[in-house]
Amino acid sequence: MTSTPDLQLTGLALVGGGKIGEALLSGLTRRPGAAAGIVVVERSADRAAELVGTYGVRSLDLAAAAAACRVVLVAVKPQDVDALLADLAPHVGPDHLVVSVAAGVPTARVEAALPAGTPVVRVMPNTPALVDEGMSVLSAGAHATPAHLDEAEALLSAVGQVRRVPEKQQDAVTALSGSGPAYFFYLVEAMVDAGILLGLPRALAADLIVQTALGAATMLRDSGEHPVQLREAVTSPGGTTIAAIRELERHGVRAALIAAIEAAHDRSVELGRRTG
Ligand SMILES: NC(=O)C1=CN([C@@H]2O[C@H](COP(=O)(O)OP(=O)(O)OC[C@H]3O[C@@H](n4cnc5c(N)ncnc54)[C@H](OP(=O)(O)O)[C@@H]3O)[C@@H](O)[C@H]2O)C=CC1
Ligand SMILES: O=C(O)[C@@H]1CCC=N1
Repeated sequence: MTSTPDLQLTGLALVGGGKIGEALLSGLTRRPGAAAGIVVVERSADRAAELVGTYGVRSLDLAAAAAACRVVLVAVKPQDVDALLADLAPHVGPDHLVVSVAAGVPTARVEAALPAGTPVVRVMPNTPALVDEGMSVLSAGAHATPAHLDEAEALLSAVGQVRRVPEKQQDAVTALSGSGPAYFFYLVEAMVDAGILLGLPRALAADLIVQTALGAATMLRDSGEHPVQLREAVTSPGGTTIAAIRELERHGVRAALIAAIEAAHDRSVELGRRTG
């Protein structure tokens, strides 16, 4: 029987310490002793200093980080990926593992920019990694073995749930769980606004909606019931909820959500095309 290898804590280079980079860093450094094995590479010296100060990691330049670390996690914007890979290529090879979280960017594009045989794993994480409730979805590139996938899974499972999919599903995954937290935050904003319209203090409206979101998410996860059953249990005959549902249907909210997620998918595909 094979066991999932634990992350080699002496060797993770995070390239790009922005929003998702920090979410991952924050989760990973909660493991006792982990920070000592993590290096950040950031374009901005001020940002690097901030991450070093907050998380106790080290900051190095790209060449030194790739020399010190076997796993290189690329977390720069898709528009910056080609330039970054060109800089990274002289410093990595088949003994490294390159993990890319860049939306839309296929593993084939990453592999083509790196020395032949360099293992690449594509990952779509999300920002709830900040609170260890992330959803990360992995796909192997052409040179990534099951052991490389296990290694990437061990890394990401420190910050939440992990699933594996064929790479052709990654643009849809990006539209659902990668961008997904933003849709929920947007709904919460709108629902709090409704509370304000109805005369509630903002802080009270926010408390009511956040707890309601948490309760609903917990029921979705733990009850084993379909969302339709859960919604029907709230919808009393002749009551308040059905009055609201009728307005959601009248305004095409279901169709708007489907169209929004389809647009996110299409943008992921577009970002995946070579820009340079
Ligand atoms: N935000 C999210 O929820 C998620 C994002 N992603 C993916 O993660 C990647 C990063 O997204 P996000 O964190 O939102 O973006 P950010 O712009 O917040 O972070 C990217 C960081 O990388 C830095 N950077 C750019 N080029 C280099 C370089 N050559 N060397 C070192 N650092 C560099 C940027 O610096 P500067 O600011 O100077 O440009 C910035 O600090 C994207 O590819 C995105 O598709 C995936 C899942 C979820
Ligand atoms: O908005 C974006 O492009 C990134 C990818 C998924 C979430 N944020």
